[in-house]
Amino acid sequence: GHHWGYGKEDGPSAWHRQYPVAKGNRQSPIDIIPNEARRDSTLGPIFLKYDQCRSLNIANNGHSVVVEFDDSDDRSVVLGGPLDNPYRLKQFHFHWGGKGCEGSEHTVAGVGYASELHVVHWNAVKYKTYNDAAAAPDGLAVLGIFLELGDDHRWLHMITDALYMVKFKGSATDFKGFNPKCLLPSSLHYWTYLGSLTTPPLHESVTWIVLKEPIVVSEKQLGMFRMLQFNGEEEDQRMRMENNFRPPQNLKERIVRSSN
Ligand SMILES: C[C@@H](CNC(=O)c1ccc(S(N)(=O)=O)cc1)Cn1ccc2ccccc21
Ligand SMILES: [Zn+2]
Repeated sequence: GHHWGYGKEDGPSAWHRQYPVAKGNRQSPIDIIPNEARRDSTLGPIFLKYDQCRSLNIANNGHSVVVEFDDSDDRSVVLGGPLDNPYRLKQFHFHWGGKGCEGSEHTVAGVGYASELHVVHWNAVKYKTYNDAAAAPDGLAVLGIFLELGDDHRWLHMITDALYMVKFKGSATDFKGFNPKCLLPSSLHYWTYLGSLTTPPLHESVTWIVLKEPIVVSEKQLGMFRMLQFNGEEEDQRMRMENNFRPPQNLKERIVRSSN
């Protein structure tokens, strides 16, 4: 059917027609205002157990570039912080802007970053499948990591070198041996709040854990993401994949908590 996108006609302002939860009470992303976040001493550190992770493939799903992991057991999980149990690593993907424009989804005191990495985990303790978890209020835990422009990131080339293989929507290629630990900043201090998927179906199923410290990537590296296309190879309309971010949504009755 008529699919959602990031254009004028099918973009974030139109999603509510097919996905009415777009106007719900716990939508993401949001603008995080550090001075209004509640410092919560009961919030412990998060732990990322990724040493046994097994990346499988890298793919262009027509909205972003996604690296998927083997989630058939609890080999790689996020735990601690606001989470009641371990959440299993499923995939990570990015959101970015156009040349020189902002591209992150969350903003901090009204300021956006060039890009944002989302590391998606699901509650396999309570739910049988990822899709069940993705529709449940405590089903997903997504780690958000800001990317700011500066020097080359020493490991991001492992991803940008593979992008030419997944230029078009629907393309995928093997991508083994990649550990997302190499994309983390030095500090795991975070803000956390209850929110949603930032793309349709916009399920209100995400415990967001947004790291305060960005990682640094170069404009050249980020520019490589813009070689990707929203369209499939056979489609005659070529659309550069960029500005694939949803703007901040209403906080409604939520508070954002801050780790120490
Ligand atoms: C959960 C969707 C697939 N989407 C996601 O898994 C997902 C994960 C993370 C984010 S983000 N950007 O917030 O980190 C966004 C989407 C499948 N699916 C299941 C039912 C369904 C109905 C319509 C369309 C897709 C559907
Ligand atoms: Zn995302």
